[in-house]
Amino acid sequence: MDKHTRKHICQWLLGSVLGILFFPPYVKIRYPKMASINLDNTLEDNKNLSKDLEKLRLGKRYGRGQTESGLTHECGVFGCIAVGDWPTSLEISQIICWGLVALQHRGQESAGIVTSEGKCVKSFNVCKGMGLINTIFDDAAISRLRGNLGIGHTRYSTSAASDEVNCQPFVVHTAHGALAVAHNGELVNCDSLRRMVLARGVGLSTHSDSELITQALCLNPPEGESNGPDWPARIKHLMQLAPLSYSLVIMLRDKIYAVRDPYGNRPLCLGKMLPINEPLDGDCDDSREAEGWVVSSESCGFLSIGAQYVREVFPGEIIEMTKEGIKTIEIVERPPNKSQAFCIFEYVYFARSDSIFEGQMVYAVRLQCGRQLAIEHPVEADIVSSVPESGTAAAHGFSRQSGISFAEVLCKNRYVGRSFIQPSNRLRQLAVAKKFGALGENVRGKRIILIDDSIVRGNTIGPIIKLLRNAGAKEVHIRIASPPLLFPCYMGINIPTREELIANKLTPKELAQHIGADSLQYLSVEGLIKAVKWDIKTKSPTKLGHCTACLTGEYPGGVPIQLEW
Ligand SMILES: O=P(O)(O)OC[C@H]1O[C@H](OP(=O)(O)OP(=O)(O)O)[C@H](O)[C@@H]1O
Ligand SMILES: NC(=O)CC[C@H](N)C(=O)O
Ligand code: SF4
Ligand SMILES: [Mg+2]
Repeated sequence: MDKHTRKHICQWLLGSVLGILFFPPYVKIRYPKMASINLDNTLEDNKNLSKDLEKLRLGKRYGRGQTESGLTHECGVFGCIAVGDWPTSLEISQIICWGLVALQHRGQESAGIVTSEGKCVKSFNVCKGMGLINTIFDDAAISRLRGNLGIGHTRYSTSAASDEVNCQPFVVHTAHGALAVAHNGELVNCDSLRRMVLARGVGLSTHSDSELITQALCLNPPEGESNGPDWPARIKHLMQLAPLSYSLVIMLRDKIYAVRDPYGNRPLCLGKMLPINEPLDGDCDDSREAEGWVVSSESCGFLSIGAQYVREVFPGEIIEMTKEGIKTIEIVERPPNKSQAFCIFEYVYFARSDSIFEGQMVYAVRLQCGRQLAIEHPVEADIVSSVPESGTAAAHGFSRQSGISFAEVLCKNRYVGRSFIQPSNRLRQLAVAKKFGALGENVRGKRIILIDDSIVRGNTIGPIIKLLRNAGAKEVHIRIASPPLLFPCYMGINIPTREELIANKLTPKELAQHIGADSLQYLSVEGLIKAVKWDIKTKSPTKLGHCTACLTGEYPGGVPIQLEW
């Protein structure tokens, strides 16, 4: 164990003991410590620290779900408020429900909607359950969810089990009325914040970091409150206690706060509800009166609910949404010398390709990743093809850049879900294989370049190559439109264990052999960043910053000491 690790672990143990003994409720809460990886550390130092933490098994991520393939766990949040004299004709619960359907790819374990009529501080209308949006919210549920404002959530669990008690939004009753919170992300300092909140005499009913956020919002801000609750001050206090990662929608009786962590790690954007029949394209025009406002993890559902895309919520921004409209309350700064850290994997895999981040459509970035991949790793072949769904845009990019025509070679069975557990490796591989069928005529006798967006455990690509070979493929060259995944994510994505990540075990050449490919190459980290920045129009490139921790081991806020991998 190196000296940094020893020092941080001693600090942590000492802190815990002192915290328990000497943390009475009136003590001012200090900014939490993370095992601030020394900024001068080399990648090798970071890797070693990660291994040491793994051996120590500090903390625990309760009940994280297991999956067959790919990356999971991100969640979607959504909020909507009607503008003008309440009640208006805006169908709040239906809009939230459709908004959540558009975010279904971000979470498929459970979902919930909470609405408020704006009159009563005591009661919200709540409907939550396990499963997909359409099975939870039938017509009866939607009509019970009366309201002029509301928030919703669709969940992939990270910090607590996939269970009904952990469904979001969380609702608590405070001295100042009801409060509902929906959260996308994962608190990197969850355990220390949990200890602080418990030491203030608050009881928690789950292990969820989102419940913790909800309860932390109930704490009085350090400067006190003279004239009723100061919610912006409470939110700011929370943001100082917890640096990342979260995009939040927070609902009170008659307002919603939209909040993005100061690193901008998880996405969040604003939309304006316009009268039916008004055109929704083009730049947002201030002169057009809003019927309401929406806030969402992604913009992909806006057109289908009659909302015009306005802009992203800025990193650190607190936006207040009321019946009068929306306004920025504050932009909370990051610690000095820390850059913005928007999750680069939102571009690679998580987001729906028609969503807009940083002024550009995700599809366009994926296309560019494919172009860059063709520049970095060209190969002679008859056709370029893709592993559907997420690999397809990059395959078109590769095809355009290389001049080799695109042809589909695989059919994906849409009724086979993304994640389920099989007891043996053989069954696991068969389960993945049964997701796909080969389009024999396009495959027979062909030299194929097959593009996928990512390789995680390697469970998808191997069976697909076997399928293509059985259908008569002459050569199969694999090109991956992202770099190898090597490190864990502590910010809301469930990255498998080190041993499960295939890139930690095999070099590209060994992996090609292992899966039966003629060659295999990944996009470089520089290439991915170049593709992401290629067409960013809205901001100066100097202000941009992306988290690449799972690819590089460089964590935006330092490696959190409490987590295991
Ligand atoms: O190496 P593995 O662990 O097998 O995972 C990698 C695969 O998982 C994802 O696809 P998924 O089927 O989850 O979703 P998609 O339809 O969006 O591509 C990803 O796009 C890769 O195809
Ligand atoms: N994936 C997410 O964003 C999950 C949010 C939260 N950490 C939970 O487990 O419910
Ligand atoms: S570690 Fe990877 S998955 Fe996690 S936030 Fe960073 S880029 Fe995204
Ligand atoms: Mg895929």
